[in-house]
Amino acid sequence: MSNSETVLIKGARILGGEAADVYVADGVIAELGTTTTKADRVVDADGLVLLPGLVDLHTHLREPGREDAETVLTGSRAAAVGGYTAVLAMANTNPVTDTAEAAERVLDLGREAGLVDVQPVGAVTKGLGGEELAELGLMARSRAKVRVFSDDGKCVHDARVMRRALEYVRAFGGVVSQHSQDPQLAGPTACCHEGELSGRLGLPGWPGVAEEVIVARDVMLARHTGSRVHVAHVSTAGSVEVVRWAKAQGIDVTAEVTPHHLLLTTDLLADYDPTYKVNPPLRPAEDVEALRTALADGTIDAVATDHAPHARHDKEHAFVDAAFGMLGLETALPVVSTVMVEGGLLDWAGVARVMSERPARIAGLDHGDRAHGRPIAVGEPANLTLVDPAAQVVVDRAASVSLSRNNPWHDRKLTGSVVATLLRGKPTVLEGALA
Ligand SMILES: NC(=O)N[C@@H](CC(=O)O)C(=O)O
Ligand SMILES: [Zn+2]
Ligand SMILES: [Zn+2]
Repeated sequence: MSNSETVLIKGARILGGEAADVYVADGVIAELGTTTTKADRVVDADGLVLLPGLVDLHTHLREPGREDAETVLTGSRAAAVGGYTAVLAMANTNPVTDTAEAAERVLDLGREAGLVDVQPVGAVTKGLGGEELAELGLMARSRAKVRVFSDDGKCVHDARVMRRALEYVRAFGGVVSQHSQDPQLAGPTACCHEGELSGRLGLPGWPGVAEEVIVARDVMLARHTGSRVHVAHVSTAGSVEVVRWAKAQGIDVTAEVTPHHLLLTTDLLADYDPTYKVNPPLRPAEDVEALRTALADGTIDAVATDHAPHARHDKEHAFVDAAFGMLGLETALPVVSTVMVEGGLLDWAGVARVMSERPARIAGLDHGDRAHGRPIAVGEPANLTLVDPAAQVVVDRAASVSLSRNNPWHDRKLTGSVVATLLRGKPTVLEGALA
């Protein structure tokens, strides 16, 4: 899908640097610099920052099966409003995305919605059962061209199954995105970070090491198989240490961190508010600090939302009974801007790296990542996100375009907001709202 309307973005700071005009025609960036070309639509971008369209490696869209919590259409709306032009849709739907047909169905629903490229993630094992490999090759060869495989929500805990999956995906340049959580160490009832606070609150917790042992095992399996592993939602300082070590050895490992693990800490659980119940759990400040440092120095490659919408009747329960997960698509850029840019840890080119370029490369998407490393250049597809770096926003969960309301950022003041999003030249968002 491209667009015949021409768009002129006037005076945007490209990746936060020099201001330039960007003229978009036939879905691509046709001119860059100073232009007098007339366009159908002019967007005044004075003081705004232009980024390549954001790419989310980790989104739960809930369709098929839980259309009361989110659909591909409503999730696509949330993604566009959040500045995304591509999202990877996790496989833990009902039915699970474990066949070529299921993957193509998600792809087609995304195309019908037409707001963002929806790229299905394939399950590693049939029905997320953890035992029998799913149709990895058929999914890879399908129209959906699946390259990322994950049992997310569950850990591929059997080392033999993980080994086979890594060997299999290597043949077509695929990657296994692992939800790193040892089921024995975490235990069936655990619902938060194990520590002093969980003891005081009387909540069963699980320790950081339940994540770290799987990350450590998987990087060794990646080394052994010569394959590629991606660590989903890294949440502890120990996991960061393992990834840092593995990268130094030349092991093919990448990692993502969520916006919530970059800012929210476990002490938010003191009021037993299930909005803050998430997997992996919110951790202590030392972990948050280590995650920020690792994202800034490239040990963690990407920010991924783990957007996990839940209907009220699944989330509004006593803490122990509530579903795990929180919304993320609409607030990711403001959180990263507040924590990392205002915090002096990343510049805007760095934000483009962790929210667009690296995620696109990890997923093998021809989207935010170009061989020459210049995603905003003449001739490139006009997947673009325009950001107001100075905007102060107070998040209002009622204003969300998601179907769900489990928003942990409600009432928080954040700096930076998405003003416009273009998908192959077509504005999906203008003036901060769906176009
Ligand atoms: N993050 C969560 O707490 N929940 C996710 C599953 C997952 O990402 O593991 C979900 O599907 O709801
Ligand atoms: Zn997960
Ligand atoms: Zn997830």
